[in-house]
Amino acid sequence: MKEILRAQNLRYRYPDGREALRGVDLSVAEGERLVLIGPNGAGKSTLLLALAGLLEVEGEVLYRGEPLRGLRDPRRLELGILFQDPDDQLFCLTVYEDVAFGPRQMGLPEEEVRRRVTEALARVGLSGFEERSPHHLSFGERRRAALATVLSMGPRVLLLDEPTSNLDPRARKELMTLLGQIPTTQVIATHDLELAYWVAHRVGLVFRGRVVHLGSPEEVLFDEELLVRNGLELPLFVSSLRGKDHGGKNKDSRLSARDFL
Ligand SMILES: Nc1ncnc2c1ncn2[C@@H]1O[C@H](COP(=O)(O)OP(=O)(O)OP(=O)(O)O)[C@@H](O)[C@H]1O
Repeated sequence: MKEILRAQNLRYRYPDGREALRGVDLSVAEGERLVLIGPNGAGKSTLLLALAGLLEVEGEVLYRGEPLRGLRDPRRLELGILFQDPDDQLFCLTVYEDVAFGPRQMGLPEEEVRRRVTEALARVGLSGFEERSPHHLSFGERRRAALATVLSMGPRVLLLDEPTSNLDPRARKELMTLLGQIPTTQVIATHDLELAYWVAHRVGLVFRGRVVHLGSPEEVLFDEELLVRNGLELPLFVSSLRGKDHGGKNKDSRLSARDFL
């Protein structure tokens, strides 16, 4: 598959001296959903920020074969990032204004802005919410509105930080389905291992500032020794499947996991 994004030996230290990325190499194929998992503090969020071109990192982020040239690189607009906290992305008086903000910044004509807002809101299931105040929405609705603000920019890569956190079971499931339906390349950082199992084409294990393992969802999520060695545990749904004697790394067990969700 064609590569769209590549990290080469990325290193990043926060201003207080804490080293968050310690030599990350990663290649993302066009159209794939790559899910990054790892314990608290492993560097997942920092890596997403770096891939979005929002940090002055050592090493290089290549987007479509060319290095991203810092915050002023206009191609950064093709990399849409969903922050963990939707309130970081919603600051206008209405949902419409928030979702229209990016396309307007891009200088698009108002007719095209309207088309994009309508399409993005429909995509996240918020048609009819145009005139609502973002601050009067439920958390789940705010998360989806924040996603619409990213989608309306028409990104070629979506970088999603903990998209299912703080959602109730139904909203979480709906969001998983939604992400599975969006054909855009996605890099998702999460603690939600069921999300990883459900949507990922590949799972990357992040530990102590590095991507230490990449593999298929089954290969990573069913390997207790690998997970424990890198600060995680076997997901409960996998233990549960094993308990029911579904065991292995075959298509049937994947179907069973889907039923379990
Ligand atoms: N703004 C910051 N200033 C200083 N250190 C930071 C900052 N943000 C993160 N860090 C540190 O960088 C390291 C990586 O943090 P990061 O948030 O990227 O990890 P993470 O894998 O996303 O963690 P979590 O799963 O808890 O969100 C941690 O040691 C963290 O304490």
